[in-house]
Amino acid sequence: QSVWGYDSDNGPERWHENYPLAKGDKQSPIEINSKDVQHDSSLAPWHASYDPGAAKTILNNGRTCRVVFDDTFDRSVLRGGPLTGTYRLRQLHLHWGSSDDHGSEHVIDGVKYAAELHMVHWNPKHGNFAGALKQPDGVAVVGIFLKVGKTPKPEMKRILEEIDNIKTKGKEAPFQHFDPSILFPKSRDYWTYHGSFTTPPCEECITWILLREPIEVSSDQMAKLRSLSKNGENEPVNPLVDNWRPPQPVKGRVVKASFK
Ligand SMILES: CCN[C@H]1CN(CCOCC)S(=O)(=O)c2sc(S(N)(=O)=O)cc21
Ligand SMILES: [Zn+2]
Repeated sequence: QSVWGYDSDNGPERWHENYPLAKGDKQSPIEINSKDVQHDSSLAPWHASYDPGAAKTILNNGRTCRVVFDDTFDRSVLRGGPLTGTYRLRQLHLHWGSSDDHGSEHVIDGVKYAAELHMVHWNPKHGNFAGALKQPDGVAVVGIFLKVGKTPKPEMKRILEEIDNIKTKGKEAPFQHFDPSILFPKSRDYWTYHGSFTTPPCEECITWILLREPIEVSSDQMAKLRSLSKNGENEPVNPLVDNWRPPQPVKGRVVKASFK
């Protein structure tokens, strides 16, 4: 049993016992209510320029399915939007539910999506990733909502095809020649606010950029994601589902929108 997780004995309500930052004033995720959002006409568009050759491996770490990228130089970068400078893509991963009616971490006007995909970037002006975690402008995460629908996005197939090779915790497989920007929806509209990792250690170092337009996946694709296991090989099967943290107190923070 790992120190923290999503079960009753090690889940989000108890993370603060080992990770005090979990009770901070700028925690993520949050519930976004359109009536409280402030349109900010000064917000610039964001730009991702990713090198497909930077993709390295896909792994099951018992908590999520993660694709890791080469971030040893400015190879795959995010800039613009609310960001100052260039942020390097380090990894992407997902959070999902045990059924299609929930699973996302951020909740939009009461709507929970089936899953939420996070693309994690860090600011190299802070030397290395560990240094960036300690800075309020150290990390930028682009969040994309996954909605179950009739016209699933074919680009998700590449990730889901690999699931069979990483069924259990600790399994890793090569994952190359992949440009994650194919996952972006058509619209570039986004919300942005300052928050934290949605898992321990819960550092408050993240500029969140949440895309308004969800991408569609099929119910079968969601079932594929839910076929991942938390357990290692030859251990009792423990399905990897409901790896999401519930919304945290907004505590006076203002969510800005790039759109009206
Ligand atoms: C399971 C641990 N998840 C963490 C691990 N990392 C952070 C710190 O690591 C220190 C060794 S991370 O940058 O990979 C990252 S991003 C997110 S999220 N859901 O907020 O996008 C959580 C996490
Ligand atoms: Zn995440």
